[in-house]
Amino acid sequence: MLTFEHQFATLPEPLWVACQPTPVAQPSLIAFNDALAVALGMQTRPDDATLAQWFSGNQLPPGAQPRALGYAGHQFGNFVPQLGDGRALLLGEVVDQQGERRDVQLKGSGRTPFSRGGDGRSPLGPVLREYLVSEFMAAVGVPTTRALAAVSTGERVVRQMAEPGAVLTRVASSHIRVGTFQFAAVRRDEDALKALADHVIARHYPEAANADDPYLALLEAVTARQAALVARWMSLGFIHGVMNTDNCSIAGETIDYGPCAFMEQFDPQKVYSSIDQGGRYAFDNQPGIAQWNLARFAETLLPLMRAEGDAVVEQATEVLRGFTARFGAEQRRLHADKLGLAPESDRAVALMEALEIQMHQGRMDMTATFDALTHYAKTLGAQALSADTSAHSQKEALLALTTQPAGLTAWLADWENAQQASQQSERLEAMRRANPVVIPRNHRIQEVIDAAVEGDFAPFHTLLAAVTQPFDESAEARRLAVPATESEQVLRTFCGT
Ligand SMILES: Nc1ncnc2c1ncn2[C@@H]1O[C@H](COP(=O)(O)OP(=O)(O)OP(=O)(O)O)[C@@H](O)[C@H]1O
Ligand SMILES: [Mg+2]
Repeated sequence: MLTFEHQFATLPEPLWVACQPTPVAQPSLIAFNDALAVALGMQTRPDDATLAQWFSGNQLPPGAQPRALGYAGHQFGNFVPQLGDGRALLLGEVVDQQGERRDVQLKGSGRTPFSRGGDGRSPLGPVLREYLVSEFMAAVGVPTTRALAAVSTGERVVRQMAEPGAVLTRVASSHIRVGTFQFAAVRRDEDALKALADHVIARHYPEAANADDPYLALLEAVTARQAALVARWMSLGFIHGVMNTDNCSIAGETIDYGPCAFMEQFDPQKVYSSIDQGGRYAFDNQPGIAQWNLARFAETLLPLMRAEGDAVVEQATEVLRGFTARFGAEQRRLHADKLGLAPESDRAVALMEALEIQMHQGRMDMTATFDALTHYAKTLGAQALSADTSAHSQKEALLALTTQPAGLTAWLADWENAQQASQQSERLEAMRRANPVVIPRNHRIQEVIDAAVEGDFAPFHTLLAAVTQPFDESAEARRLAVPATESEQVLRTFCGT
């Protein structure tokens, strides 16, 4: 059983509205995350039928009090004063076994007062995508919301065409977004704003309470988490696709996996989302967009901050400028790990820049490149001890990934030089952990969705097992690790809203 609490409900009401889920015709459990349930304190697992009732919203788990949360947001740069949970309901919070308060939320559970023109539902495809990608992120250690359950509804939802519907149960440190602050700020509701900020400080950033100006400290803390988060995304080739301020988590988790995708062939300007026509959320734009979102967050906090007039703007601007340095430091560390270099190595930045050029010009698959480089680094280590011929074949495997082997060969010589200085088993271990074998590739996700729409969930479970053991070297992992061929490539993603 989950023990629900409702701290968010102590906040003033414009920030939430009580609302019941709309029952669905025929709930059926697709997946349940047992390990996460245990971490949330669920000692015994109810049967599948009960779980399907609970996590479709047909019959809520005991103690749940469903609420839709209000939020506003800049969508592709345009401010919308009222968005809110139009298809999601917070069931309550659960204090997990680590003592962390976690939100449990249904997504796709029917209309709410924030639904505007929408049906409150979610197609099956986006539910499976979010389940797979968020659980992969958790497995590689990227801060993220989690997937607790997926339930099919037995109903159809109409998007481009009629598709099966589903409900995702999502677990988050909280669902508070930059847009939640904007929602209070645009109403000029300073009581709600202050209550929200104090709630966030107590819940996510307790150390900020002791600062001279807790709200400036809050801005600094959220800036640090976002910088670290986006650096992690970039290190994996992750493109969020819809970095609106309403999809920017105050707790610094990845939230809203709508049109997200992992880049295959490295290209800094890569865009997958069908709705991102101007490329606002292209791969390389992500740090700048995160900083822009934080500026919108800072604006909402100005009335709460201690200083006034120009002084407060200057202080906040200074904190926002700090994003660049924080992001850079995080990225340097991640790049050193990805390249198998010591964290303090001064060569990581230049080597990574040069490798990115190689990957781009040589049309190299990013994940496969770092996986092959990790193997090569391991055999080089072994070669130092014995006459190892496999280093040669690992190098060949790497060179097979590029259309420009001469350029990559030259780069490898530089890298080997830098690498030799820091050959240690823990370096190789960190390199492995920074470079997953398997990622949820677009074409694999699409394959899973296509099968699931036909009622076959076996490919979903196979892919889920692989992406949640992303450093595994099994034959199945190797099969799912292979980049898409030209004809398999999925170059457009849809958010299914
Ligand atoms: N089918 C729908 N019915 C009603 N509202 C919807 C629907 N799809 C999206 N919305 C609303 O549109 C806004 C933007 O949607 P967006 O795709 O960013 O969020 P989401 O995927 O629904 O949820 P989240 O950000 O919580 O993951 C949100 O306010 C969302 O609730
Ligand atoms: Mg969203």
